[in-house]
Amino acid sequence: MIHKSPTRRNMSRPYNHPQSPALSSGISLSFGKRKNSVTPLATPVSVSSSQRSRHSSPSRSSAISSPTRTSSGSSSRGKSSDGLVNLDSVLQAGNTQHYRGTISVSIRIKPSESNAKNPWSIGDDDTIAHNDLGKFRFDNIFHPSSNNDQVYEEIGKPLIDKLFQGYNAIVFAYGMTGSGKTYTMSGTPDEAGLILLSVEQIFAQIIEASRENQSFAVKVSYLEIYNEKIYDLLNYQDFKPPTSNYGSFNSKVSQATGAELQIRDDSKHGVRVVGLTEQEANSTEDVMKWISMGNRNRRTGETDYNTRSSRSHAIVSITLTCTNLISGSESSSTLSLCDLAGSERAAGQHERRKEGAFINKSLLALGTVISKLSAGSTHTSSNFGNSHIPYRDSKLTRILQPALSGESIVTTICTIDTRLDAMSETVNTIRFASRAKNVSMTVKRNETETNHDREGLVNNLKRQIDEQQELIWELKRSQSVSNHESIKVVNPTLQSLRHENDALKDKLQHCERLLDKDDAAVHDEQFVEIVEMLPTAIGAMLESKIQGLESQLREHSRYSAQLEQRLQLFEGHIVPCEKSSRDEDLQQLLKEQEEEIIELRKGLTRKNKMLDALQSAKRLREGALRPLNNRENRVFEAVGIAKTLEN
Ligand SMILES: Nc1ncnc2c1ncn2[C@@H]1O[C@H](COP(=O)(O)OP(=O)(O)OP(=O)(O)O)[C@@H](O)[C@H]1O
Repeated sequence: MIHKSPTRRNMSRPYNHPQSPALSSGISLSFGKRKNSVTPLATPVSVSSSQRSRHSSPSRSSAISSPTRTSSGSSSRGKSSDGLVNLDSVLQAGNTQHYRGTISVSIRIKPSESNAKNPWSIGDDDTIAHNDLGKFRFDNIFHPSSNNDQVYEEIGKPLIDKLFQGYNAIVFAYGMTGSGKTYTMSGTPDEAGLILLSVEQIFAQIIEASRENQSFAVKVSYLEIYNEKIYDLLNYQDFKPPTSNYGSFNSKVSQATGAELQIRDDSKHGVRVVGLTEQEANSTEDVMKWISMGNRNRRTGETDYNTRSSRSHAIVSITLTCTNLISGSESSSTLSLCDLAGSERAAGQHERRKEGAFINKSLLALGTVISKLSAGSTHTSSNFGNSHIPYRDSKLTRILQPALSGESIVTTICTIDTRLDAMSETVNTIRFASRAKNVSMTVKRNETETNHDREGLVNNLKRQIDEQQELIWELKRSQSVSNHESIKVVNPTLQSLRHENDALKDKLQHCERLLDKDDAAVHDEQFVEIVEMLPTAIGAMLESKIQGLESQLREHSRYSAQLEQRLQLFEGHIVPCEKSSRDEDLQQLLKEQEEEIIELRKGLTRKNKMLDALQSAKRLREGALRPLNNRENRVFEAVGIAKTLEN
């Protein structure tokens, strides 16, 4: 959010260029835009009082939306019989969400020391005429003595108003090398340019609007197109934050490499440069520090016409986001300020020649796009509007595509140098300007995002999160099931080991139970009878033995039943891929079962022996009914039998 800070209007000091006192532009007519009285010219022509007063007032508001301007100049717009190229400069901004009009085009003439007569003349009504080419009318013609403040008042300030209404706006400076584009956009240490004046105005209006329950955020980005590559001027590897204030205008040629950026075109966001750094700024000073840093990274070099020529197209973008503190609604709009590289004839130096080729190619592409748009705007045939606009021919036209397609209010300032040796370039610039003036546009205001929209958005996002969580849960579940399945199917060894382990556990329990004393009562009646007849110690011993044997028998049969049951289960559930390992398991189980059966058989044999012994004991009982000494002998016999059994 913005801190309210005082603006720096005092930065825009009047610039006293060396030519001013005895200015001689070589242009042979009156000047439409001037701050002071008319400068004597080679062929002086008087300036109408209305013209003079209009242009001498720096506080005059927007020429674009002013109704007085509409009435003063728009009634006869159209191609006139006197050969005047008729350019409709009236942009209608009603209460609707659309802004309709043509590209706003201004011409700025660079001061010249030359006294040589040239074919250009400036007339009333914002016209410039050429001896052979005729007259051209634009939105503004800035006299060589005009300063940046005047240029800003005419073309910059109205755009700031539109920016605050939610419209995007773009200003680009176009013209041959050395004609004054950077001078106009960036100014000099002594005279603020359009960029600084616009930023100051933005922060001044923020302070005004902040009293109306609105809060603002400002972000700045800065890119250059050099040799058909896009670089982020605020993201350089040898990044050094600027130390001085605004003054570091093109202070040195940077050798560093900035982050190269790409253009993307998608249905949601349209054409945009991806990955461009956006820096937050809370004051004019903040913005200008970032721009100053970008300027240090921007590529400059010497050309025949300019000792410090910009070798790249540079675009500063200032994005303003306004939040209504009561309704919570939010809207964003962007002001882009472009200083294009200058067109030029072939330079001597190889590097300059190469850069010049790229610059000229991209400017040619821009000219073609403007020409096609202009033809599309003036042509009556409805099919013409569908003609192909070659935005893809250069990075510059690609970047300007959204603006030229109706996303921004477009303003261009074409700088010209009326020197005779710059004649062909100046003619080209005027041609470009007059085509641009023909391009009509319908610009849509950026939509405000309301609280209602935001609530809807939040709800939507919540719903999406819920759905995604559900999906994650489902995926986790199916993953765990498939893991389980894969363990079962893919790893039969593990499965068979588990079964083996279970079997061993059972076996262990079985052995433990066998070790435990089984107190179950003996139910064999004969045996009970015998035991009752025997002396207590011998009877108890025999009884215990029999109990042990019976318990063993029960355990064995239970175990064998368990094994049989498991065998049946295995047979029912074995999957083909497990079969081989199961076979091994079964073999093992069968082996164990056989061993158990052998053990059981042994137990049975022992039981039979026991029964035999008991039979003998029965016989002893009968003997016991005989005389005592015989009876004692029989008891000893029975003890002997029991001992045998025990062994
Ligand atoms: N309106 C003007 N008043 C005074 N001096 C000017 C004006 N326009 C340009 N100049 C001077 O002319 C020289 C070249 O201007 P500038 O660098 O702005 O040209 P340019 O169009 O940006 O050139 P390039 O395309 O090569 O970068 C500078 O020294 C600048 O101060």
